[in-house]
Amino acid sequence: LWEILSEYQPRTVEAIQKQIVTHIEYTLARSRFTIDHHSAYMATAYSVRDRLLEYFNDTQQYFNEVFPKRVYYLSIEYLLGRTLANALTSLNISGVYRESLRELGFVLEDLYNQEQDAALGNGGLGRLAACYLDSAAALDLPLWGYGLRYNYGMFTQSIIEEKQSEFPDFWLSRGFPWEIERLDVVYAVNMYGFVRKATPAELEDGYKGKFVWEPDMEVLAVAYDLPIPGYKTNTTLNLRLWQSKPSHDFDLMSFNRGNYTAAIALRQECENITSVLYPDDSTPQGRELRLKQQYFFASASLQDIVRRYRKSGRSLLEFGQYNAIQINDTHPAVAIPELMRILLDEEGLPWGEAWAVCVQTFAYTNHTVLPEALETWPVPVMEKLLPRIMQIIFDINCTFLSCVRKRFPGDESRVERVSIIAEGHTQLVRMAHLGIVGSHAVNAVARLHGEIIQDRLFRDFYEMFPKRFTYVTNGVTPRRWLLECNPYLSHVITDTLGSEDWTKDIEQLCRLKDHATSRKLQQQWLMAKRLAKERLILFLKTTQLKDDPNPPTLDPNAMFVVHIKRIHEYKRQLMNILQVLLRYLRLKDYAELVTGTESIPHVVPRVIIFAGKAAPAYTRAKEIIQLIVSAARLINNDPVTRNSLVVFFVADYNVSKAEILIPAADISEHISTAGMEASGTSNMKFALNGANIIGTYDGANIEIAEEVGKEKLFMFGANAKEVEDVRAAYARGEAETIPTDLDRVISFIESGALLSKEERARGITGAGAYRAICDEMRSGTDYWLVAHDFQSYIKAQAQADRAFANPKAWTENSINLTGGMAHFSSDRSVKEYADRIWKVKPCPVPGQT
Ligand SMILES: CCc1ccc([C@H](C)CC(=O)N[C@@H]2O[C@H](CO)[C@@H](O)[C@H](O)[C@H]2O)cc1
Repeated sequence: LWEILSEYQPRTVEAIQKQIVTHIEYTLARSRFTIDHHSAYMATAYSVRDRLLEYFNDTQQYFNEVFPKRVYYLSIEYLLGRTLANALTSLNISGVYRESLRELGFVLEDLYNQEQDAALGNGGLGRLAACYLDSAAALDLPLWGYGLRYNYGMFTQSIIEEKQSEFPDFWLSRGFPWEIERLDVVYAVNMYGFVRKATPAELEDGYKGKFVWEPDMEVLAVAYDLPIPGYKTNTTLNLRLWQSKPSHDFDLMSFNRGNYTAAIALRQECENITSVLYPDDSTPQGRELRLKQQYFFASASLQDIVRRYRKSGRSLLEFGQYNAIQINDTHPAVAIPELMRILLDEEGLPWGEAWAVCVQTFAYTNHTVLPEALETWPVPVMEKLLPRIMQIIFDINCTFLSCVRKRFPGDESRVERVSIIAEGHTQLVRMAHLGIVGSHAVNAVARLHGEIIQDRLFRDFYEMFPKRFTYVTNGVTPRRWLLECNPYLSHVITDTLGSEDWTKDIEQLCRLKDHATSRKLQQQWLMAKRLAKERLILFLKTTQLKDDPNPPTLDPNAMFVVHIKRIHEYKRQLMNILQVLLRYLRLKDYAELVTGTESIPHVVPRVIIFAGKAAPAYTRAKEIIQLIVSAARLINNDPVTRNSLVVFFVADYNVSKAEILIPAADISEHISTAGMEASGTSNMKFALNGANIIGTYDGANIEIAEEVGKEKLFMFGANAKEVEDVRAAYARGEAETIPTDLDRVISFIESGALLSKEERARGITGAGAYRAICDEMRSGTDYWLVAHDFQSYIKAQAQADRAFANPKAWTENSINLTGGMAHFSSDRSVKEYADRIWKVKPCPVPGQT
């Protein structure tokens, strides 16, 4: 078998050029003489895909032969970004492709920019899933991802009249060359209808279950496969995304009944299921379509997994020994009753055995402690859409509660607290409780998060199943988030460490610390940071500033301070922009003292960059964006301060923009109210690129501080325990007087200083759109503790200023930061999942690399 491997495509310039031109002519059907950048990108992508497919087919072939225990990662989001650069790096053929294209008259980097981001996710959760696929492949783990092929990904954000506007993300409009449409991999998914007992006749002719679900609607799930290349290994894994299609025979019937509109409507309803990604990353909209999406991909994925397993001829009672299924937050939790349905109704397993298989198979990761983000579904909604599933959930809950009552006799309030069904006017299904009860492992994504889950959020469950609870601290892939996005720094690291081994064995990075005081390395390091800053400046000039008649000066010597993540009150972008306004007011004060000077002496010039999307229905988050944009407009146009302070809100933040912003940062902001950010992952990406952190004792910031030494970072603010105490005091009505600095800034906003010409023309005065924000700040009991942490935050910012004024010490610190980040590689995280939760071993595919 392996002999055939030899016919892998040669990696020569000629072979590659031939391939590209072949795809131009035969795949894109364009003449080789009119190649524009986009078709050059498409042809190059197809030629790279061909090479991925060689490894892809051999990997799947090998897994079928060896039949190792497999892992299936179920996530409703994958924030993949662009693929070309990553694929070339993983196959280790960027160089020969760059050469091949140069001779054809193209610059590889220009083709990178032709690719649309695959933005099939909102933020942290979706990007983590993408990093974990990359690491699983690099570690040769037999893992597949399952998700949804949305027609429209994360909305495109534009700032119009200083406000966020959302536009559909037509990411497939110019084709997506990386996917393989699998018209031969199709499953029917039931919806609506009713459940009845199986008739003796049905049992006669072999129906195995007691119950039969008569659905009203049958949706087809069609598979689209995305090869996931492993870095410098033969393993190429698969991300299988499902697209919904109407099933033909259904329409025919209603067509034949002459009820065309109904038939069309039904078709539409089917296609709609995978049309768009829900853009919320905290508050679920509770839409039925969202539940349809969750059940649709859970059912298609489980049918596919069970079919593959059954082909091995092994007993279903051993299913959990050969399959580990990770549920990425509660969104795929309906997979638990769905596997029960398949095992009970289609395979005829007794309840007890079926349930044992489920618990052995499933593991659930929680990503947030925000109460509003914990999904619940009204029982009537679940009952109408998924009658058989709702039945099974009731049965699961019944069995579970009888265990609870046995264990804690008479403790009915505990029973009420842990029940999967929340009683009340409308009964609700608590998806997190279902996830915990149906899994053998429940993990948090950072240590503090783990403590909060055990002590507070799921305390009752922890007392029942202590062994199930654990944490696996998040990680990020060093391929995309250092090697690919920061070639400048990567060269310096490789040069200093003497080889590229660090890209595969990240522990090597810590050897950088031995060189942190070397002048040579410090100069190279500074130069690399400068190149990344100039790349960002060029990007801003050619996008954000291109039509600005009088753009602010972007000085690469300034401190680049970056705050990029979803806009949310707990992430406290508000506290940052209020601090920026204070900095502005102080600069104005100072300027008055030293009039007549070009730039204000002894002030560390800052370029402050914000970016992030707000969920469309999240009004306060949108107000915060408007506040940032209006403050930037005022500050950037003030001749007195514009050389010392420049503020940007970079629109339409996504993975590709992060790849430009992160390498250019000198310092990054991770200032969430302690106890609110489960982990954070951009904090890891910044520190990996030598950017410092101003942060609170929250999420993974705490573990980063332990790894690199907290004195190297700028930590401030109340810790999680103190936050609880302060909130308790607020609840007792003990408001605090807000710091004078904050009062000054709020007064400044209330003076109408930020109002735009248009707002003034519309007769808006005073705080205008920021009235509510100002009132909340003045309350002295703001829930996110902006007023409480403001002083220590300002102090930390001042410390950063002082530190930055000493480039030698700052650069040494930066080198030690990168050198201390090995632990936060997603390779380490995924290895922990494999060893402690999935219990799977690497299954490297033999043959040539
Ligand atoms: C139902 C609406 C919804 C959608 C997404 C989510 C996600 C869980 C939100 C999310 O992305 N959480 C982030 O997950 C990251 C990866 O673990 C963490 O690093 C972040 O701290 C966490 O906010 C919650 C609720």
